[in-house]
Amino acid sequence: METILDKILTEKRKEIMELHKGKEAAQTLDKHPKRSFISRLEAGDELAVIAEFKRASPSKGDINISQKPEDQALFYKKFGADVISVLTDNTFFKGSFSDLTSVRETVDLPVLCKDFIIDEAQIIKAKASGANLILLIVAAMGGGRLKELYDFALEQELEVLMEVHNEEELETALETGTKLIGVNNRNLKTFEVDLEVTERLAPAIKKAGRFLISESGIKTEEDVQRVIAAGANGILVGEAFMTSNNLEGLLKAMKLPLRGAVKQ
Ligand SMILES: O=C(O)c1ccccc1NCC(=O)[C@H](O)[C@H](O)COP(=O)(O)O
Repeated sequence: METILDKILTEKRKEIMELHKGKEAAQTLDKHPKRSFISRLEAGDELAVIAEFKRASPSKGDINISQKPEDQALFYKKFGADVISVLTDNTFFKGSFSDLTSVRETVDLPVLCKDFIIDEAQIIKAKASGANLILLIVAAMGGGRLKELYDFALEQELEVLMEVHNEEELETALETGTKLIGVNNRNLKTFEVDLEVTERLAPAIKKAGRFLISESGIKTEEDVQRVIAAGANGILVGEAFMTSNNLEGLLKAMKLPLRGAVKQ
């Protein structure tokens, strides 16, 4: 049966054909200076928070359709976020690359391009739009291609958050040498969310000396305590921040010290 990830990737292949026709992205490659998330993680004794601008999603439909990216970015910066993630996919998430550029031009935090990247042209587009980091999803491609795109991103001076959901994907991710592993608690095939995925994969990530970002389904301070106890260095939160009527209270409550947790 065709999964949502299959459907998204089919759409991405069409977008990539269009990107290959354009030249605009490549010309602006060097426009943006580097903002490093990895340096923040290396220095930090506090959990790093990646706050996501997420209008809609396949699992939830519309989440917060009226919010402007620049307003949300200012709130995220003011309330202590370390990175802002922007969903740039339009078909399934109602996002855009201009959302990413707006965020990049509004605040001085590193910006993550959250998309379904399977081609160099998308990486060039992300960089040209102002991204400092990109997401690479292991489930979206084979190991060889993943390594090619990882190396290409580093050549463009982009940092890479490599996303996994199970042990096999984690093994593939570790082989690329990536410093940042995102454990997605959401199964992209069934939409089931379970923080136990972070707990299960954390020991191997810590043993390999990589930074662990727990992604998806994190809504409360208790959820954050749970992933810190597992060894997370950071969290990625979308829906809970986009729908909160007390964003300041929620984000600040999630900025917990790493305490006894092993940092790396
Ligand atoms: O969110 C979805 O429904 C989704 C479906 C299919 C592929 C990816 C999807 N989400 C992307 C993400 O990884 C999340 O936006 C991100 O981790 C934040 O999750 P949450 O805090 O649960 O909004």
